[in-house]
Amino acid sequence: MLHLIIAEAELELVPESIRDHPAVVNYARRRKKRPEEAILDSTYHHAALKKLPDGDRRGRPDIVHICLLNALESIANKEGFLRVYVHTRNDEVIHIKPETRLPRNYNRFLGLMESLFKKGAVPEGLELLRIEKKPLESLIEDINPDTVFIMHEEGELIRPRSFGEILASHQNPVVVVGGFPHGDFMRPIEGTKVSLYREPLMAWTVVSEVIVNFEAALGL
Ligand SMILES: C[S@@+](CC[C@H](N)C(=O)[O-])C[C@H]1O[C@@H](n2cnc3c(N)ncnc32)[C@H](O)[C@@H]1O
Repeated sequence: MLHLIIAEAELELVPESIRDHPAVVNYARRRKKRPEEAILDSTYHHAALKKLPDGDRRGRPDIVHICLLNALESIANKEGFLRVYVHTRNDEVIHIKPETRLPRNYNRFLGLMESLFKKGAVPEGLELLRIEKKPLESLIEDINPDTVFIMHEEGELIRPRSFGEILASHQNPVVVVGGFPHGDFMRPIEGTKVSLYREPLMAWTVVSEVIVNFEAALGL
């Protein structure tokens, strides 16, 4: 089983310090939400983000959306060889049941995330998605993997096909992919750093490369 963690993902509710910013207030009104119930999104909150520390990388739920669509619709997931988790910059972990079918539409995805942050688990009864306060180290400890790979542009260069074989040779590997648009992980993570290409890639490209090459090595 491959455990894929989208880590330090830029997914959060609008932080308190910018809740009265006009960009946030107008956006919340349009979406019929209170500002504190809305997911921060750099497309709409650009002006307000300038006032936040790390404002140039925050508010990117779109990265999580595309990564999750790629992972959950993959053959590896359909065949039961994949578990996907989202860890956020505020040390929350979202557990996602493999049978989850996420909304393709981005605005609907935002609505789902907003109700997840509000209720803790959605949809009621099925609880396909569940969020809890948990640092990345504790999530990895819970998974109890036989190895941890951190996808990193400065890691050891391994071709995607060979990396798929390495993953398939383990029982319970964890692969960590950064769910942010720029820069590096903010906190150290224990594991082997692996680069799949000599240049930076987008998180969703890394997710696809990892999964497809893992599938190939499994003979799926
Ligand atoms: C968009 S990148 C992060 C930003 C990147 N450091 C930059 O400044 O462009 C998102 C994540 O994709 C993964 N990633 C990016 N380039 C990679 C590469 N060449 N090989 C393996 N993983 C990579 C890393 O996990 C990274 O945290």
